Amino acid sequence: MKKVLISEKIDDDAVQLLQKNGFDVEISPAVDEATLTEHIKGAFGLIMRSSKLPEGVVDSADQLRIISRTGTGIDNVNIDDATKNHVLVARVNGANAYSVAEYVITTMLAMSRRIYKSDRLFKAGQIVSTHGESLPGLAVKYDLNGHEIRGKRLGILGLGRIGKIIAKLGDALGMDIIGYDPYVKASDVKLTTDLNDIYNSCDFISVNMPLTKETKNLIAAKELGQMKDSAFIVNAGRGGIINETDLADALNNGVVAGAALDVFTEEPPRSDSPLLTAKNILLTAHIGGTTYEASKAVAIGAAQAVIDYSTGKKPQFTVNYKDLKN
Ligand SMILES: NC(=O)C1=CN([C@@H]2O[C@H](COP(=O)(O)OP(=O)(O)OC[C@H]3O[C@@H](n4cnc5c(N)ncnc54)[C@H](O)[C@@H]3O)[C@@H](O)[C@H]2O)C=CC1
Ligand SMILES: O=C(O)C(=O)COP(=O)(O)O
Repeated sequence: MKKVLISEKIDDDAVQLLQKNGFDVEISPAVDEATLTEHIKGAFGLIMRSSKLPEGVVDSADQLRIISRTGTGIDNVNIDDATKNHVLVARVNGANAYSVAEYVITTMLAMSRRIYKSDRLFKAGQIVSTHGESLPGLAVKYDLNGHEIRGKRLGILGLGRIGKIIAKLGDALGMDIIGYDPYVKASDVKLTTDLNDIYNSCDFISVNMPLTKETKNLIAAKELGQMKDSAFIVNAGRGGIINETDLADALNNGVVAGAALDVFTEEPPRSDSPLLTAKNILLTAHIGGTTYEASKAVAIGAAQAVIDYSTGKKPQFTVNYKDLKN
């Protein structure tokens, strides 16, 4: 019986699918190196979410043939290391794209309408004055004035599966959409090849590209300084694309109006991260793709990749298939 190690909780239907196909499924009690190194022994497949795969786990695996990622981003896996060890890396593209796109639209609206500020004031007992007069201890409703997103310009960095859905939803809400993606040559979405166009002119900027050598630290103090002081940024792509210290400074100094972050260089961020205390910031715990619909679809996709590979079939979405020398 082939063993599959699952390193983080995934949908039960995927576990059952593996069992029905004759796999012995083991759930790792933790994702640290010592635990994974111990439990990876004898495993044909490793199914994982977005936690970083510690260096050394693949080297210590004795039977491993496939790492199957329940999602899109594979920056948490050392692909060269996997390839060197003849381990296929598979992923599941697109199955969580709608969920992430809905997340981006949700946070744009929440920031623009000051939903979180209103919520915090209410819960802090600073009930908003409805009459507009300044009363001690009370926030004035006028200060919670927001903006409609209709008619505003949305720049999407990365026009892949998620970016395209954001463009469609943004368009339906009456936004003016512009995309930047050097690897997309033609699109229904208006494209620019110059990032400055996005930084200088957009009211909302959504980061939806992968973390690569090219995108790491792409948005730092200089780029933030080019943006409108009324601009809102959403990063549901990957931590590290936006420089976190520079972003916190920009928010605290009113260089940009707000940011929503779902992803961080370190997850969860350390307790001394400047992001935790920055002004006008909305933080979520890498939940862009965490809906019941997407969680089930990505887990089943990842399980199916393991089943396919075990029967000699090429899984639907692979990363290093052609580089493997069997
Ligand atoms: N917050 C969350 O829970 C989730 C986050 N993600 C992140 O979103 C990213 C995108 O996901 P999908 O759209 O499904 O992937 P995708 O592979 O369909 O699209 C990625 C797009 O980024 C573009 N791209 C690559 N390098 C670029 C660059 N230097 N500048 C601009 N564009 C560039 C590619 O050409 C491609 O069109 C993933 O790589 C992952 O990091 C994905 C799913 C869930
Ligand atoms: O699909 C992706 O790239 C994601 O970021 C989803 O991450 P998760 O598997 O939900 O931890």
